[in-house]
Amino acid sequence: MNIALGNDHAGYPLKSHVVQVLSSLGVQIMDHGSYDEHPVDFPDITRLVCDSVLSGKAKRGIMVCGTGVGACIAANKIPGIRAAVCHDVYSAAQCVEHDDVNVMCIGAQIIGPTLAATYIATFLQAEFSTEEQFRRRVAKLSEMEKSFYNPSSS
Ligand SMILES: O=C(CO)[C@H](O)[C@H](O)[C@H](O)COP(=O)(O)O
Repeated sequence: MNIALGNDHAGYPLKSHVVQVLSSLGVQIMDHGSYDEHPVDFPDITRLVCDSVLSGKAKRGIMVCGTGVGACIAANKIPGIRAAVCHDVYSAAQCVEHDDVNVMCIGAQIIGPTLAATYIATFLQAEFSTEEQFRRRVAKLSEMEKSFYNPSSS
C-alpha cells in the first residue's frame, strides 16, 4: 500500500515516529515534506498529499500539523478529498467505514507517538462499508462538491 505523508514545521517533531509506524506496517511512503522545523504553510503540503491521493499514486494520505485542524480544513477544500482529524481510535476507524475518509490529519501538539501509532494503524486497516446508507451519504457529499452550495430555503 502507498501512503502519501506530509507535515508542516509544527508536525515535524512527530514525523520520524509516523515514518517508523508506516514502515513497520509495510507501507510505501510518499513523503511530501517538510523535512525540518523551518516554518512552512500547511496548505502547500496538504495539496501535495491530496494530489497523490487523487491521482491514485497513494491509497490514502496522512497529514501532521500542530493540531491537525488546519490541514483538515485545507484538505476538505479539495474535491474528492474527505479528511478528518483523528485523535481517538473510534473516529480513526469509523471515519473510513462510514465516511470513506481518505486523508487522516493528526496534531503533533495534541497526541504523542504511541497514540499516533494506534490511530494510524486503525485508519489504514479500516475499509469503507458496503452498506447502502453509507454509500448514499458519501454520494451526497460528492454531489455537494459539484456546484456552489446553496443553503436550503426551508
Ligand atoms: O496546527 C496548525 C494549523 O491548524 C499549524 O500546524 C500550526 O501549528 C499553527 O498554525 C501555528 O503556527 P506557527 O506558525 O507555528 O505559529
